[in-house]
Amino acid sequence: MEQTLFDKYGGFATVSRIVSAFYDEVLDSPRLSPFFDGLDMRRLVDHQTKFIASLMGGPASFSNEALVRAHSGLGIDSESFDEAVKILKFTLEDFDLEEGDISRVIGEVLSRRHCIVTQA
Ligand code: HEM
Repeated sequence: MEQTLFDKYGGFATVSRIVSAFYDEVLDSPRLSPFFDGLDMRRLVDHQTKFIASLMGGPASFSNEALVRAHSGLGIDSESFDEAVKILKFTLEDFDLEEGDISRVIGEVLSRRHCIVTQA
């Protein structure tokens, strides 16, 4: 059986480090950080870790419905989404994922744009 990206890059230990680094950058972004004011970031990192792990073929599941539920009412526009995706891509590069593997993960995220963006 083909090895999943999740196993290839070290499982939850790596994914949770990736997600922490991702949020550090998100909170440094003037465009994105206001959305996260007053949120319990530990819970968010936990959920986001499950989400990224599931995209990488790991033993976690995260439905599109849950993504829609989390983002509905936030009024996220395309620029904010694109900025978050860019930050995620840089973060994956920092963690030395191979280029083809980064493209796969980013492709999975891009295919869920409609779950997250609710404003033109
Ligand atoms: C790269 C695209 C994105 C992905 C993959 C993503 C993924 C997620 C996930 C998995 C959660 C946790 C859901 C849950 O708690 O059940 C979440 C929550 C959240 N996301 Fe995103 N997100 C993205 C883009 C954005 C953007 C662009 C913003 C704002 C500018 C944003 C704002 C939030 C907020 C505020 C929450 C917390 C909602 C709450 O707990 O009330 N997300 N996101």
